[in-house]
Amino acid sequence: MFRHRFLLILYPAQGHIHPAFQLAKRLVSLGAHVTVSTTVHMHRRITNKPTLPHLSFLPFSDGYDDGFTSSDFSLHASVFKRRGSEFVTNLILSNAQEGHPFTCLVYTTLLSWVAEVAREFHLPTAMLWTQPATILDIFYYYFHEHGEYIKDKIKDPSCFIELPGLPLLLAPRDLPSFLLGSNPTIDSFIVPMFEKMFYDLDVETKPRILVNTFEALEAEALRAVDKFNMIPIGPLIPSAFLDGKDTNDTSFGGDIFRLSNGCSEWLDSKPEMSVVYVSFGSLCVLPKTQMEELARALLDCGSPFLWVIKEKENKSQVEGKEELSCIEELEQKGKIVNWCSQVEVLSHGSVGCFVTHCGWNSTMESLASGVPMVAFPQWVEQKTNAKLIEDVWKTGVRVDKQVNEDGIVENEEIRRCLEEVMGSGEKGQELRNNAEKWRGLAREAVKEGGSSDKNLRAFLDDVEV
Ligand SMILES: O=c1ccn([C@@H]2O[C@H](COP(=O)(O)OP(=O)(O)O[C@H]3O[C@H](CO)[C@@H](O)[C@H](O)[C@H]3O)[C@@H](O)[C@H]2O)c(=O)[nH]1
Repeated sequence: MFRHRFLLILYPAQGHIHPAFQLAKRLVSLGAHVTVSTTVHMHRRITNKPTLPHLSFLPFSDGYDDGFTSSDFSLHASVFKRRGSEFVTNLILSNAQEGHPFTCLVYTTLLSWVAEVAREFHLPTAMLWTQPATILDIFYYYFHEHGEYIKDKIKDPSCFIELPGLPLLLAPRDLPSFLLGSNPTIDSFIVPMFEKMFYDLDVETKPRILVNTFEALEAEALRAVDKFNMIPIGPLIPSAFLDGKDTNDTSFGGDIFRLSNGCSEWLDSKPEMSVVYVSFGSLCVLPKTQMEELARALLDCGSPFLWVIKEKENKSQVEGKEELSCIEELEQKGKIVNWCSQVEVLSHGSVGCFVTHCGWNSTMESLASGVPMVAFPQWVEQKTNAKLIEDVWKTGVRVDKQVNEDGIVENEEIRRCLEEVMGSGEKGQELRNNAEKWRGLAREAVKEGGSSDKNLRAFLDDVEV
């Protein structure tokens, strides 16, 4: 008989899958049974699911098992919610009838309908927030008493925004992209979804929010909004690359892209801290002109590089290595792969710098591996993450301060940042020292008796029925 039976419902995006799978594994290691559910389409795309006793997968149909191809995202959200609610309701009922009822429901961002269902059954819930606590605070302020203040400040790019409890002044360009209205098609659909999510959280008293961060990294932000019970339990990264407690836990086990071979062997052949690793995560597709500038900078900086360029998923996307004019030279001087085990790459001694889009998982993985960054943020909350990386944690330099009239960062600027991070000068040394400091603190947090370890155990006690 299990003390805890969790149902984890995941939004179908790589950025949610990796940390949620890691949370599932930790819960199992602490004696819980966990059922993980996401859409049939996403479930089928994941090629390497973790296999553990007491961890099971039960996908549900959102009505689009071959993928949602329309741009009517509101339609998808409403069908997803209706079908998802029916699935969760039926599963709760059938598990209870079979004598092994769920004791807690956990859901990732934008799925607050899970909490609505759980309330009907008087089941405890927690949201798993896959971005920094700082972002949760910013959104909270935006949808509550500081909305007008932020909207007013955004009008003047030279203004600074000060929010209670946050240890940094934000320029409009540091805010999550959805609040800036720069992409009306996406913003007009996403912003109301976030608003609804915060409205749903308001219904609860001190909702539990498990955050993929750790105490030392965001101590103030974790306490800024006293209406929330934010519980830092990160970094959610496979144990072999963090505390080393479970040497078999060497991958997230949730990849949706085909892994390329030969990365480790290639890295083994390079001197210590000599390689620049480049990746823009699972969603970003860079414009062709930006890819060309980045390619030139990598070639000119002289360091070997490992660059992840995802295969084109459809013809309308521009990323894809065959598009690059200097592809032959690139393949001679560096290695281009479709997808790699990023945690393995970042923990390899030959990697000296990570050129990253600052997705939160990549940021945490870089901090936990002690690799300094060239922060190259694109959208979502990445510009805020880049601000934190450069100004608060001081483990990287931000490349997007100088863009040309087309919004492109040019070769010279990218190269300047690469040289700063890879160089033997004072700045490079300071970044490496800070990166090493955060690596130590990240490991400290997850080891037995560390803050994240204690928090997860306390959470289990709290939701025990
Ligand atoms: O070759 C690769 C490249 C990436 N990864 C992994 O893919 C994940 C990428 O996650 P993240 O860095 O968060 O980027 P996105 O996939 O772009 O994630 C989306 O979701 C995140 C979590 O909500 C947000 O922080 C981002 O801004 C948003 O773009 C990480 O775990 C990486 O280890 C690999 O395993 N191999």
